[in-house]
Amino acid sequence: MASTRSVASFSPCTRILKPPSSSTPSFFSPQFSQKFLSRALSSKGVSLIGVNPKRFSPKVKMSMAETAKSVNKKVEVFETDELAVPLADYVADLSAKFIKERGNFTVALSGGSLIHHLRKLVEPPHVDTIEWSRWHVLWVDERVVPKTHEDSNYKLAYDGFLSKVPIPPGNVYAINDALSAEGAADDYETCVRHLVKNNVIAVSSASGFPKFDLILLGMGPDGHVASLFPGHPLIHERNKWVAFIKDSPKPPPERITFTFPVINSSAYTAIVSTGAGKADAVHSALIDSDNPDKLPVALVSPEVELKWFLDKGAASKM
Ligand SMILES: O=C(O)[C@H](O)[C@@H](O)[C@H](O)[C@H](O)COP(=O)(O)O
Repeated sequence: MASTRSVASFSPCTRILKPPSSSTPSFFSPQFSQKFLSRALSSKGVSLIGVNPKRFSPKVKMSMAETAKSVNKKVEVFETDELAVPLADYVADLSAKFIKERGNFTVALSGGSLIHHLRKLVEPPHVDTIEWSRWHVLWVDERVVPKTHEDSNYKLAYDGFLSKVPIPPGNVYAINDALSAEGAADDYETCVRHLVKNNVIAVSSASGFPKFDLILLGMGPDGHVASLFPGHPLIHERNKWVAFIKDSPKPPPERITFTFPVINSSAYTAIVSTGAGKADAVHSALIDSDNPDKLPVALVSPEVELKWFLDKGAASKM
């Protein structure tokens, strides 16, 4: 394994702390029908890959072209309990690819159930084979609470993932939880700018915004991603890299979030969503996304590939 790149000298981001342990989310797995998938696929000109429509496989793969931007969009549906394995494989493959190409791997995490779905990364074979020393971890969004608070996305990720893998503490960029929402957003943007300046995070030649190797998103039942909520003016932010919100409809109200220009400059993005409570938003995003203002997830458009990891419940209305 290669030596660790030290960023301690230039990163203004808060150093890693060890919060107490937290609990993990729970899940459910309602019924799913191949019929719905087929209907969705035909209505959007999407084709099933390697699947006999008469014999439904829980691991259905489909892909579709996006018109506005040539993003490779893929959707895979799994049994709820099985999704973590292909997700870990996906992350590990991208880690190897970017470490080979660029020497490091920049990942931005969301909160919520995503961290539970990443659980296979901390088990063999991935825990032993990934070059963790080359990882740089940031947050797509964070709640403005102390890092020891149960609502902290940092704490969630630390307890469930980061404390179990040998990523150098200096490569984990938490928000400064001593600041106000405004201050934390500015501080975090400064952190990202330093990482760009020092070639840790790449820059999109298309947009000029930071280009993460991989952004991992969850999605709310209302179609929000990061802390970008339906109908909120922050959806239209075009200049800031990191913004603050004080009226989040999902508690807690004060958060910071990457803006869409940053989210959409990512090379690869995975949206991980499970449960029937997400089915309407998934249907709208993939089948009927005429009003993306009301459905932020429909605006997600990375530069190389958008991959949806769904369970049968989340895919049940397609
Ligand atoms: O901090 C947050 O609240 C998250 O970043 C948020 O965007 C989350 O990813 C979605 O709400 C999905 O959460 P679930 O997967 O738990 O439904």
